[in-house]
Amino acid sequence: MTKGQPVYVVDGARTPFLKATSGPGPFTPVDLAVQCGRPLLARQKIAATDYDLVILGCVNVIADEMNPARVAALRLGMGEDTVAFTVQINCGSGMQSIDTAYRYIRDGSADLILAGGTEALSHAPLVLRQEAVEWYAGMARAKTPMDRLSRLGGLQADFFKPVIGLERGLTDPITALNMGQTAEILAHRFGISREQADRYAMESHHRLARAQDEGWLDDEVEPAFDRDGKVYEKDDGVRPDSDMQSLAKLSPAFEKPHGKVTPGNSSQITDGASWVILASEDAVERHGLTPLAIIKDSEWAALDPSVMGLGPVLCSTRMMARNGLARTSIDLWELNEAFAAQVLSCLAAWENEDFCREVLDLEEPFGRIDRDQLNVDGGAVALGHPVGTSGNRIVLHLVRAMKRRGGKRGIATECIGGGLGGAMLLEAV
Ligand SMILES: CC(=O)SCCNC(=O)CCNC(=O)[C@H](O)C(C)(C)COP(=O)(O)OP(=O)(O)OC[C@H]1O[C@@H](n2cnc3c(N)ncnc32)[C@H](O)[C@@H]1OP(=O)(O)O
Repeated sequence: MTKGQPVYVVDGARTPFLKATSGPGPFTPVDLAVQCGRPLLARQKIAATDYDLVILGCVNVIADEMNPARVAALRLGMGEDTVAFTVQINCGSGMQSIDTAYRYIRDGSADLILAGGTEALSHAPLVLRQEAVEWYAGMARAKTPMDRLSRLGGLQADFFKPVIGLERGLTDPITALNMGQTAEILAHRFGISREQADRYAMESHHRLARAQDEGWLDDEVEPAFDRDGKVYEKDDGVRPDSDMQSLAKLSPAFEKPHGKVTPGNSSQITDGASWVILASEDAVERHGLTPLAIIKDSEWAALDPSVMGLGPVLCSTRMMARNGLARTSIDLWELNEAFAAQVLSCLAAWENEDFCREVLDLEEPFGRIDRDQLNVDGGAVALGHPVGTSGNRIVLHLVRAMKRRGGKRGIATECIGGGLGGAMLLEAV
């Protein structure tokens, strides 16, 4: 292991993203990670036990799978002596795993790392009111039947009514705004109309449908098989026939009656996992690997949680300045679609003279990002947003899209609940 080596993305795979409906889906977070990890590892020249480290992002860890990275690594046959740890930075978790791996390799502490993200939002925990938790704990502590009987009197009917933890998880703990409300704030601030948000959403569906039809996701998506042998092959949230008329009929989801953010122009709540394999120059030579891209840099930014959706603007601009790159030097962008209005607000912020001067410290507006270079094969509005996974998926997809389209340089970037943003700069090799 040598310090300062280039860090390559050599391969990657993900599961189809599956809409989280009313009950737990067929796969837990670790199941998902194993479903796409197994075929990915099987197609490598490297033995599963040759990896130095496994890092996995996951927001909603379930009780039976504490440290899902380690559970997944063992289930993937990566050997008992392979260190594996889980990272959590909300929607940035899947990118955080890549960033941590990148730094390990660059610092000469590892040569070969499996870095992923996984999320089963359909398995999000059920949460009880604090009084209910105390009552159940008291009952569990009761030593005698009399003690138990006396505590029974404190039972209230709504103790049996849990809240789905996801609702809490998608609400900012400092501002008490849910993620959709933060998108509404941005839509208001940057004057994003309902029609613009819906049009963006419709395009996201059409782009994903085209990518599926053309087979552009075939290298990226591995089918998943549940215990009954049912096969899941495609992202199932896509609506190829999405149109402006049906989108316009949907009611606002977060700010009634005048809000712009609806179920149609929000990211969908889904389950899914994604991995990428990162290798040092030495590992590439030793194992005869073919790199897809090189990671050039990464950046994180922090901002007011109530406008967290602007995170990509802050971190990407700073990262580009550090690398002496103008907007025109970037061929492709993957900007995670938390909400259509949030993506459009980022684009508007980059074009806004005051915002660029006051917030980004730029003398001139950053300028317009061409829609033909942004989320070219759709995004989370159409395929869903398993929060701990998406940051990984956008890096994986960016690398594949650059390969297909011949772009040299790309940025994957995302907003992160709690007031953060993450970005990664990649170059095709
Ligand atoms: C940092 C970050 O990344 S923050 C982002 C984190 N993620 C989030 O916050 C998740 C955001 N999304 C959500 O919370 C949810 O998707 C919601 C609340 C917006 C919508 O949830 P649901 O109501 O369960 O959505 P659902 O998929 O059932 O759609 C509701 C209706 O809209 C319809 N619909 C959805 N999309 C479309 C579309 N493109 N075209 C036409 N109709 C549509 C559905 O058919 C459904 O209709 P029905 O009620 O007649 O069956």
